[in-house]
Amino acid sequence: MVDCFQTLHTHFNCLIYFSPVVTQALERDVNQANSDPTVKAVVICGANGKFSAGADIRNFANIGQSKFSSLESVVSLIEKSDKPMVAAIEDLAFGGGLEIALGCHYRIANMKARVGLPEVTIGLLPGAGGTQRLPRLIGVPAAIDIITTGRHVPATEALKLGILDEVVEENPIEAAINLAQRVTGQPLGPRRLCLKEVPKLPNMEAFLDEARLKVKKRANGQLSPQMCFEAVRASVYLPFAEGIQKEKQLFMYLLSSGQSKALQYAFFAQRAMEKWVLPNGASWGTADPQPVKKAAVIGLGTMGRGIVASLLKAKIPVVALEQDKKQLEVGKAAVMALLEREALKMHQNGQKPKKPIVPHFTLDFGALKDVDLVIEAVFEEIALKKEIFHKLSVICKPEALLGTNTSYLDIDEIASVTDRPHKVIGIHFFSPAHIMKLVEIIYGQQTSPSAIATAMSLAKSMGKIGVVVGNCFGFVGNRMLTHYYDQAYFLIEDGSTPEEVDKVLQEFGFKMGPLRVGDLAGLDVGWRIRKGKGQTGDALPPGTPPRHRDGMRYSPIPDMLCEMGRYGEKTGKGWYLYDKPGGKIAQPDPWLHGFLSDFRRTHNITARTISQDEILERCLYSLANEGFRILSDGIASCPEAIDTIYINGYAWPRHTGGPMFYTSQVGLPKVLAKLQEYAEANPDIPSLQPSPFLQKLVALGSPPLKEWASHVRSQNSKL
Ligand SMILES: CCCCCCCCCCCCC[C@H](O)CC(=O)SCCNC(=O)CCNC(=O)[C@H](O)C(C)(C)COP(=O)(O)OP(=O)(O)OC[C@H]1O[C@@H](n2cnc3c(N)ncnc32)[C@H](O)[C@@H]1OP(=O)(O)O
Repeated sequence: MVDCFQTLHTHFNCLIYFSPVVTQALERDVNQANSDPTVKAVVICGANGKFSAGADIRNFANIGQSKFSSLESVVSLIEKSDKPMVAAIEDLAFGGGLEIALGCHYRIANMKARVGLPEVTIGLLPGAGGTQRLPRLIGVPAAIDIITTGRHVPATEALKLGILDEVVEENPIEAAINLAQRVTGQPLGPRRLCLKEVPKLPNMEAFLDEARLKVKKRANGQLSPQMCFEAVRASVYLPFAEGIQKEKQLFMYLLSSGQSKALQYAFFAQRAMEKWVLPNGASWGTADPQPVKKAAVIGLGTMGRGIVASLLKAKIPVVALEQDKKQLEVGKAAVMALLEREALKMHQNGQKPKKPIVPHFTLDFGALKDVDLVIEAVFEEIALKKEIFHKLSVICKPEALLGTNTSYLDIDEIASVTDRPHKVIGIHFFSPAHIMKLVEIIYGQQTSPSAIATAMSLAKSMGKIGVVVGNCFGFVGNRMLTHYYDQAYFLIEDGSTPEEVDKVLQEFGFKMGPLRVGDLAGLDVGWRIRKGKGQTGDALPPGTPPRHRDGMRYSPIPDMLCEMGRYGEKTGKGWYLYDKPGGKIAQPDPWLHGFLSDFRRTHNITARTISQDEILERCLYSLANEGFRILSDGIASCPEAIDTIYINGYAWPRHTGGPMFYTSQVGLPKVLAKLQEYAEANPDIPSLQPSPFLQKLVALGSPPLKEWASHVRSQNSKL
């Protein structure tokens, strides 16, 4: 008979991470329970309905002085206990939280719980024994998958894998107490993971060699997945205690790397976006979102389709409107195919696909009269957008929010044709809209705080990251991107090949370089924008010099490629040659190399050998330089906003923290000096001139990034 059970609550507040205080409290309580003869078994649970999100990431900066090193010893203390220790996992057990649970002899969770070791995503590895215990519990292949990806494992899958012993519908604490009663008196040796052998594979060596290659390829220059792999591999070849030492050593190596600092910065930067503040003081804290119970999407092109799918994912019924029957049929078929693909993906991931809400497809603007929100996603033509917004202000109910998915047009100009400019807002999705996490939320001069709060809350309900930004041509992301692309084009004019430029940026960590991305997105997209700006096409005044616009250097090469029908992947030719139109296999194109030689000859450009450093610096520093201008103009409220946009919307390698963080790590004086050097060598490229705000920061002694925003405020203060 069991006389007494003790339930240990880890002393968590709301979201529940191990600080040194929590770790010490747990150690003290476990010791007490061990020495109290009236305690027969122990249930460890979290407070406030959550188990634990792991170690407090904020403490990693001072790990030298902290007690993190003792977390593994607490896990070990729990594991060695002679009394059954049961983890009752409510909702989530991540990182150090799951490692504590792995030290327990039994683990029970509720149905909606998720478990995982996400340390890899913040540039670390599980440092409290997770890399040694998990493979012993579930085998090497599954452990490598979970630890090197950091993915969240749903309770049902965790049960199948053997991470959990039981999954219950409701309260796991009660179930844990029942289980503790059942198992008291049974031998605990077989339940101690430190004593278990790692399950053997017939071809372990070959499996590990192949897995290492796969992890390295997927890591794209990020260290933590590779170190996670090495730690798990150590569990195969080393006794447990030595494996733990190896884990610590690899953990400390990662902790001291710039990458883990960058990834932790990116983690907090992203979360800070929810707490938006406008220059006029309006903020998330005081603005109330309106409910969005029904929405409409106008235009079912590539973007519109993805937006419909995103709204449906948030369980918002959608009216999907097109301008003519043919477009509607094409759009409808594409949306339905997209929804089917998404359902299939969920099925393949072991998730139960929910019954999809089917959009209401229509040609009738009248169907928009009762929606709470419209997102217009038609062509980037200001006249067309204004016509639509004028119509919307007549048809939609007065409280409806009118959003535009424009990627660079003026929100105020669009708002000016409506009866409710305070309800007009930019909601800029990134392609493919149902996959990409970023949404730029653009406020115009009259956009109300409540409209911003509504758009932000909508972004969150679609599982996206909203970043509030000001209104200017291209907003934050595309305004900066123009400079990155300009440099790539100029470097190609001056002697680089597209392959060389792409290789340098890929080695930096982008999955694809700018030219390959251009081919993927379609070179005609930028062509249309440049035509709209009068930089090329019929509106270009006769006699305009081919390589200059308004006295500034301009590369006509991308326009020339489009004029020849080379739009990129979709036409089978662009900067690269593809296996077929729509094909994905890119080859260097001898024709293009010949074309570039002819171009240089025609324009008297002597091709030079351009170093990898110059390619990298000109592309990245010019992009960040525009970021400093954007900060100084108040278009982005802080560097964290720019970095969040770049990481989540432009596939900037997360492990470098984003363009502004990266610049801060390179050192502002170096970036300034390099920009000055390149600006002097290229007087007709004014965007290489260092921004006054960058110069100011350097003059101030290069303060840390988190202080930059305050220097903008002091600069712009009228007091
Ligand atoms: C000196 C020599 C010694 C040598 C020996 C060295 C050995 C070292 C031993 C080290 C031991 C390491 C132990 C362990 O392995 C390491 C870890 O556990 S690292 C942490 C791992 N956990 C995570 O990465 C989880 C991160 N969090 C999330 O993924 C999400 O927050 C969530 C848990 C899925 C919840 O998501 P949401 O509900 O969407 O909520 P938010 O994300 O918005 O978060 C709300 C709020 O909480 C803050 N927060 C979340 N998790 C943490 C955390 N782990 N630490 C600190 N803060 C966290 C988040 O920032 C939000 O804050 P707010 O914005 O509201 O201020």
